[in-house]
Amino acid sequence: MEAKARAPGKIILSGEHAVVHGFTAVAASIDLYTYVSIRFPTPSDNHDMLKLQLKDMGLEFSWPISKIAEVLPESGSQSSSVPISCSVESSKSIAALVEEQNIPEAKIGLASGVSAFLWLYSSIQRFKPATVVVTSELPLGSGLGSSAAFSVALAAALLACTDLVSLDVNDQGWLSFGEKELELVNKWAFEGEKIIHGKPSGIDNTVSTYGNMISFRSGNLTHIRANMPLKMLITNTKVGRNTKALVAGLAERTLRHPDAMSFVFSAVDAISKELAQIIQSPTPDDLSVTEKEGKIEELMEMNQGLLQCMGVSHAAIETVLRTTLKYKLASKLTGAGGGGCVLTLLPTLLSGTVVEKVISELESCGLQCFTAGIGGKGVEISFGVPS
Ligand SMILES: Nc1ncnc2c1ncn2[C@@H]1O[C@H](COP(=O)(O)OP(=O)(O)O)[C@@H](O)[C@H]1O
Ligand SMILES: C[C@@](O)(CCOP(=O)(O)O)CC(=O)O
Ligand SMILES: [Mg+2]
Repeated sequence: MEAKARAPGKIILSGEHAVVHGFTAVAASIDLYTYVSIRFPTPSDNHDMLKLQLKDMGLEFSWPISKIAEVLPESGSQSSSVPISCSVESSKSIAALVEEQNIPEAKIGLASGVSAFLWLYSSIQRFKPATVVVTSELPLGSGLGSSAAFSVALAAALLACTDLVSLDVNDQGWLSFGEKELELVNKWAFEGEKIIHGKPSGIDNTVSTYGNMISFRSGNLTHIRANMPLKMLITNTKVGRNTKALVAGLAERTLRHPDAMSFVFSAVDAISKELAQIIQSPTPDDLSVTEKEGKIEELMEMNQGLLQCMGVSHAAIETVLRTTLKYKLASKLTGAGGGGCVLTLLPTLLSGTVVEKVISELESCGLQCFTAGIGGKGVEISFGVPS
């Protein structure tokens, strides 16, 4: 038997970074997924290892399970129904387990993902040999929440193999978790995000777990029911960056200028609340879709200006903003910034020819454009026979 989970990436429509400081943000899932499958060896497989295959990267890591039990004794003594944070002691042991795998220098960013894997695996499945395979449709480190999708899919697949989750293993296709189970997946995924992000707000793992569109503030989510179509062009600047470093840099800026930054964050909070209200308000009784789109564009531009104040924009992001503005289209960075992806609203009445022109101009600058379905389902699980 094999358990396979898939968890979606996300876009942040407004409020990234401010959400880390306790202000409102609005996010939606996208239909690009990270998949995690788990298979426990049969007696004939005859292995006592924990193996992690990162298929897209062509990397495989493995540890004797006895070694994990020896250096992470804490994991064996806790209950998988109560998510706990990785202690300083355990994070040192995990760092040593990761270091001995000699991750190639060019892919060293994966070390935090592998660390999150070791913590979640040993805490939930303890010291059982297994092979875990990961694949992803999301670009890593680009603002589309690959770290959260990884943590959510991992937590879901691991929990699906415990008696804490009661799904019918004979059911075919993708299955949804119950409310209590989703809550547990989300809490464990948050522990994974903490290892990758340092100080996450929790918005990314929450939207990846629950899907759809949410407004999020101080750990609390409110579901948003969109009353209008929303189409975004996503442009990947392909400039690499790391969320943990960007969040830490902004925390320092906030310490240097607490009063100024609190106004910036409050302004973002107001933008997110207005955005949520526009998206949910009835159409056409209230405003026409075109009027709503005009307001959303203005809010996106304002949010982008405030992200510039936070110091998380980048020359490549500015190139996208300038290019799309030539076609009277509004854009903002999404996720941590510093490179990564930019969102451009594609209004419903925009002609296909203009979309083609803007994409071709962006791509001629070496950027990569795509669209994705917004607001689909959150994490799901399937059971099957391994191929
Ligand atoms: N499929 C994956 N396999 C292993 N690690 C992953 C995977 N997806 C994400 N990660 C981890 O998350 C990191 C990227 O997270 P982050 O900097 O938050 O960017 P984002 O979440 O926007 O993609 C990667 O460097 C890696 O450590
Ligand atoms: C910057 C932040 O608001 C979003 C980060 O998203 P991503 O990792 O860049 O996909 C951080 C967070 O909310 O934890
Ligand atoms: Mg992330």
